[in-house]
Amino acid sequence: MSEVKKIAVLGGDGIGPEVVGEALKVLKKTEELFGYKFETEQALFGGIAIDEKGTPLPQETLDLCLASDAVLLGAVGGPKWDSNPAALRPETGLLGIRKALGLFSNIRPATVFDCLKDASTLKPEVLEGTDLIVVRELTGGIYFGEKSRRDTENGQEAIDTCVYNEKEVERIVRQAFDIAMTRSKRLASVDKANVLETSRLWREVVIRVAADYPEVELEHVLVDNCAMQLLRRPASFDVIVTENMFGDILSDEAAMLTGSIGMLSSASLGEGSFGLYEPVHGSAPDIAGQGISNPIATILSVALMFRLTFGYHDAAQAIEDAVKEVLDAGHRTGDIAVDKSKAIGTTAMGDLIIAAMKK
Ligand SMILES: NC(=O)c1ccc[n+]([C@@H]2O[C@H](COP(=O)([O-])OP(=O)(O)OC[C@H]3O[C@@H](n4cnc5c(N)ncnc54)[C@H](O)[C@@H]3O)[C@@H](O)[C@H]2O)c1
Ligand SMILES: CC(C)[C@H](C(=O)O)[C@@H](O)C(=O)O
Ligand SMILES: [Mg+2]
Repeated sequence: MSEVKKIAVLGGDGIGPEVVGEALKVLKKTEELFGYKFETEQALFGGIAIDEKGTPLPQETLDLCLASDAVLLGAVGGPKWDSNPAALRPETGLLGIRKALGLFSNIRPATVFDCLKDASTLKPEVLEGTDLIVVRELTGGIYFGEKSRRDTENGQEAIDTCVYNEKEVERIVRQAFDIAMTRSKRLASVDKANVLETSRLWREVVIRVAADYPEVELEHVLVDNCAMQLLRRPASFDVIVTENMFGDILSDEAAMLTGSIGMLSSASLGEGSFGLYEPVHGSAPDIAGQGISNPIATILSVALMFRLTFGYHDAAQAIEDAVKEVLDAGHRTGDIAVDKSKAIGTTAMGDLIIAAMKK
């Protein structure tokens, strides 16, 4: 009998609960096929928690996460709450949960499925062989620096501060080098060292840490150039490590190499095996409630949870193979369908994937 793994489930807002619902079916199917045991418990987070508890991250939600082995998150936010500054302040909401759980490392793989090349705006020959991971620093930088407003003769002035210390840079950079060692030993460190002091420090730390990884081929890429090179030579990247805001932007760009933001999974990790797993996309208010969202990003996030937190590589492989099988068979949600008239819905895609899962 395998030990029971406790998973905190935070559906959140918009399409969050829909895509998480499909991921829960995958957990159940994994129990049936592999005998692993999961205890899931749902809690309020995001806009729905503001509505019901007056805060996006109620203490009981945080306590549940802290008492769990992993967290499965859908997405949060939407027009109803985006005007409420408490929703996205570092000390609350999404940034608050990342900080409170010490999740400084955000791993966002962008794997191009061969059969989805037609869904990408890039030419198939440019995409050939693209399989990269963005390693994004998640609890520092401009997201968490001091913010303020003041009155000036030119009206209100707003200030965001970008701060990084060597420890914060070194721990994420080491993780990225470690990941590069398990893959093709190529690392691109992305910064804006021609302008930003935080980026100059970042680059110094990367160069220092690189001495411990002589086998890794390292390139430093300025973020604006990286945004362009991702479209010009995506296959030349393997692991990309970068600071919080650059990682946010570059990972959404990388999503389009795969065909859709609905394909991109993510793991947020700290020092131990505990992790929070969520799709890279948001709550997609424009399609919420229609049953047409793509659940694959969330389902692949469960596979990441199995690999990185539980070490259930067999079950992770079963999920990844099932997703590939279903896509190879031509099934598509609207975001990845070339012929939109043949698109299937969220539940149908989830059902096909669990039906394709095998031991
Ligand atoms: N981790 C998170 O919870 C998270 C991440 C990003 C944005 N957000 C929040 O989500 C809200 C909406 O943000 P946005 O519109 O900028 O980004 P978004 O990712 O929610 O949506 C961007 C576009 O991608 C589409 N899309 C996203 N996920 C999809 C899926 N699974 N299947 C099919 N199409 C999908 C949407 O329909 C939309 O057209 C905002 O409140 C934002 O702050 C939350
Ligand atoms: C919603 C927002 C705060 C969040 C971020 O910028 O980290 C999102 O875009 C993400 O990528 O998870
Ligand atoms: Mg983002």
